[in-house]
Amino acid sequence: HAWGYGPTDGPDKWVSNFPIADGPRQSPIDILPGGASYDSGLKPLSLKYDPSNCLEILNNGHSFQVTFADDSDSSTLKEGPISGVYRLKQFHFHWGASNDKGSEHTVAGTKYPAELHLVHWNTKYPSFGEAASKPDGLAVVGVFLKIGDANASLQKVLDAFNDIRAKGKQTSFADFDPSTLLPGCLDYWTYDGSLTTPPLLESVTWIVCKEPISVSCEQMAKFRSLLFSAEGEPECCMVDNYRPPQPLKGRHVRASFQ
Ligand SMILES: NS(=O)(=O)c1nc2c(F)c(F)c(F)c(F)c2s1
Ligand SMILES: [Zn+2]
Repeated sequence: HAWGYGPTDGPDKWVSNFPIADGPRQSPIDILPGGASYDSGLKPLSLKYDPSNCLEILNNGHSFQVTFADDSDSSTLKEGPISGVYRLKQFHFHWGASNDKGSEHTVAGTKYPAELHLVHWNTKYPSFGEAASKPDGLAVVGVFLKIGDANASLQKVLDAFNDIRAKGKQTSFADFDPSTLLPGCLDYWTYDGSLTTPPLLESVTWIVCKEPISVSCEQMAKFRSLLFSAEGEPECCMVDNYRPPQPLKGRHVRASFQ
């Protein structure tokens, strides 16, 4: 099931191999702040990450991801809208060919140049793979990136790009604390959704931070230097690897803030 983001294999074509693409709880969505209801029962997010769990960085042909050891509860997400303990598995990004697009979620139609996803799985299940098929299996924290000052923490990730330029390349990446990529304020919107790439499984509690983090123009150019293509294939720049917003289909978005 080869899928991508191009005219012949992109988001509009995914439904033919992944019919859930037209399902009732697909992601991303356009978040309308006026349409979200403040829920005083929502707790603050409790994110605790151990940098020593950081293993490697890889170009998977759709994005790049930083993978974490998830064999213990040392890098976890708790509280917020979820119950129980969710372990960090990986983080990755989505971005555009230009600064006017790139995020998957949008806010009242506003697109950000990129979006960070921190992917966690519910430890009531034995593994990520098991959790990914359960309605409460995954929790993904989304953080918008907006053009501004260079982001020193992000730069550490970008400095590893020379080793992972092509699809399938990976390299060791150690001692990185993903909490340094979080905004100062952890106010969030939350709703029930899905993976935003095939297999599009409807197993994600989405937690989208209201406050963006900064990224410089030069850093965005570095994102765009990665390739969708493997070594030896015609070079294809990794850009516009985002799925557009999907129908809300009656879902409610809750806000942790007033
Ligand atoms: N963009 S996303 O919704 O955060 C997201 N999608 C996927 C996905 F499709 C996978 F197959 C997978 F193994 C993941 F870990 C994620 S994480
Ligand atoms: Zn993602």
